[in-house]
Amino acid sequence: MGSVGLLYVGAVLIVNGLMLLGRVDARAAAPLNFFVGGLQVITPTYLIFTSGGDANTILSASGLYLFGFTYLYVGFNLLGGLDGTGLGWFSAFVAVCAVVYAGLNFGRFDDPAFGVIWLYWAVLWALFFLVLGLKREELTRFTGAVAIVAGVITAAVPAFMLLTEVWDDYLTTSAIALAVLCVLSLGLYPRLREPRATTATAPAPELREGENPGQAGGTQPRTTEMYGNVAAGQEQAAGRRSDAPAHRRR
Ligand SMILES: NC(N)=O
Repeated sequence: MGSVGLLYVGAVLIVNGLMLLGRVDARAAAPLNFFVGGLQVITPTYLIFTSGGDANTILSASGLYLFGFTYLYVGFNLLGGLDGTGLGWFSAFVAVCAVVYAGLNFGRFDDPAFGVIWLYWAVLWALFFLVLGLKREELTRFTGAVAIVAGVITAAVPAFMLLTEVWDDYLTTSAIALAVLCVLSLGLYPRLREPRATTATAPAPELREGENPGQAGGTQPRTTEMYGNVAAGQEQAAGRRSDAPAHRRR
């Protein structure tokens, strides 16, 4: 049952990654976050209630709430115009827990491939913490790319392998292939990193009151808009006033 949810985790990570890259409108991504967030809360609840008290089943299912709550949190932030700081710090909690689950997969569950997957999720959620919790917006586009890679190689592909029952045949091969691909993906960092904002530089257009970032030119990190805040609302209001279609305003 968790494999079904994992497939749709692939979808939401890809869409959220595209949102971080400025390719998907922030509010348009909210519904999928609610769908998958809801699924990732209902699924572990069902698994735990039907586990018969089996400790490993409960332990495995417990980790799914980390992500269910993340996606619901994203959805509420996007639609409610909330500041992303709370989600950022929750992501730090998720990242630390993900390291623990990685260790459990390498050891207790004897599944090194999922150990690698959990480590990559720890990296991704640590990036969410940096971007949202610490406002390191220069990492936004890199985080988006890592989310897309995660959606494909740590969610959609493993989900299909689990659903077709071939996962257990390739545990070691998958672990090595995943580790190589995950490390290679981190090589996108120099290409996608934005110049870091300092106190000596002006804040990003999204952070300037009443300014439409479309007027500033260039590609800007979409963080504050993506996870909802007052500036995002201002940007969207400004965007609605523009005659240009949404995709042209980016
Ligand atoms: N399982 C995840 N990363 O949603």
